[in-house]
Amino acid sequence: MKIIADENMPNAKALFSHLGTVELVNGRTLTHEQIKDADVLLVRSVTKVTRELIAGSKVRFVGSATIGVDHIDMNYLAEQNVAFSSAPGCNAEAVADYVFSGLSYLYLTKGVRWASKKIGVIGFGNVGKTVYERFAQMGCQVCVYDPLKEGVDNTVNFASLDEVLGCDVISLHAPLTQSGEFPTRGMLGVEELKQLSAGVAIISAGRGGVIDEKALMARYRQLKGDMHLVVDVWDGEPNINQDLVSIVDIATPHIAGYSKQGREKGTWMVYQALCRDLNLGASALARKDAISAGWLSNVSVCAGGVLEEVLARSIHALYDVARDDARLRFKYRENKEHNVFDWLRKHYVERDELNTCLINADNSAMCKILRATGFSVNT
Ligand SMILES: NC(=O)c1ccc[n+]([C@@H]2O[C@H](COP(=O)([O-])OP(=O)(O)OC[C@H]3O[C@@H](n4cnc5c(N)ncnc54)[C@H](O)[C@@H]3O)[C@@H](O)[C@H]2O)c1
Ligand SMILES: O=C(O)[C@H](O)[C@H](O)COP(=O)(O)O
Repeated sequence: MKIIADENMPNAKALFSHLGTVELVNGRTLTHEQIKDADVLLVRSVTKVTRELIAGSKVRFVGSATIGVDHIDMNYLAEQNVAFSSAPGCNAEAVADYVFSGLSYLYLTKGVRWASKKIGVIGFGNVGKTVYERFAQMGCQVCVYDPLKEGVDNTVNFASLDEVLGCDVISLHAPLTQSGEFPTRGMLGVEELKQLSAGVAIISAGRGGVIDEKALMARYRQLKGDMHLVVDVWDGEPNINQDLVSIVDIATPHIAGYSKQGREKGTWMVYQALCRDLNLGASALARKDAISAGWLSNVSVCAGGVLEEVLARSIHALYDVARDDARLRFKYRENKEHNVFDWLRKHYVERDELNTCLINADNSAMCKILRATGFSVNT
């Protein structure tokens, strides 16, 4: 069996080699010619899996080691009886870590107090739910807009889009969709962005294209820059709008989900799915070997003082989003010709998820908050 896999899938050779020959490729530039005699195609979000790519090939299974599936023509695969699996939830914890690292950055650099403010989440899937629950368990006032999930759980504070847009912090986790009852492409356009209040903090880590970037920049100018922006996803990646980069507080190259464990879980989930599809027991690495432990463990925190500061110090010990922003700005200044965006993603400096770090805190209230934030906490 021939397996073509994106070179940015960690552990691909280690996991899949016992099933066939594994060839690693650049997913962004993949062509029909390269995959036509493959049986299995393993991709990430940069490969558009379309009729043009697949038609006339031997491919019978496509796996995407990602949460998002907007790069896959699902209807075509179903029509052709090509099996498909993605990796739902694989990097939900990583994205939630990114959100809290971004907020911590805004507190440390601009004094943005978020914990006692109104927080709105858009999208209540694996990521949005994780983010929502972290805020809720911290005791924050949080609501969520998800028209497709409303009513699924009456303990959740579902709200209208207008209500969420009036919040002080807005965290965006909707997928990119073009059709259906609630398509998301451009869902935050001129009219919606008018509802943003001065001083709002927006974290955009779903998909580029959900916010209309032109409208966002116009609203930023109207509010005279009194807006805090943490942006991980961009319309037209890998060619991102440098004017937008220049006004945002944090600009990162679509790496919110790039924890070491999140990326490893993505490969692992697709591997499991392929083994199921082939009616084979998984026989390569065990899960504990395929997904890394963290680097920091058993850390003691003597916490007191402003909540945002305690959290910022704890979170940034594992992941400070400013390092990814600094790297992006530096690389774009240094090198304008190459595909800087993909280079940064390919050479990402790995980070561990907060849950890999076991914390000992000196009081039970702090234990509760740190657990809510995503850390493992000794009780
Ligand atoms: N930046 C990153 O690195 C990164 C990492 C992981 C996921 N993502 C993106 O985040 C998205 C969400 O991830 P997930 O795991 O929660 O996906 P999911 O499929 O579990 O959930 C998506 C949720 O969005 C809701 N939704 C759909 N249309 C909506 C609309 N118009 N308004 C509000 N909500 C709507 C759905 O009902 C669903 O509950 C993914 O589709 C992916 O594109 C980005
Ligand atoms: O959808 C996802 O899971 C994320 O956006 C994912 O982290 C994107 O990473 P890529 O597949 O582009 O490497």
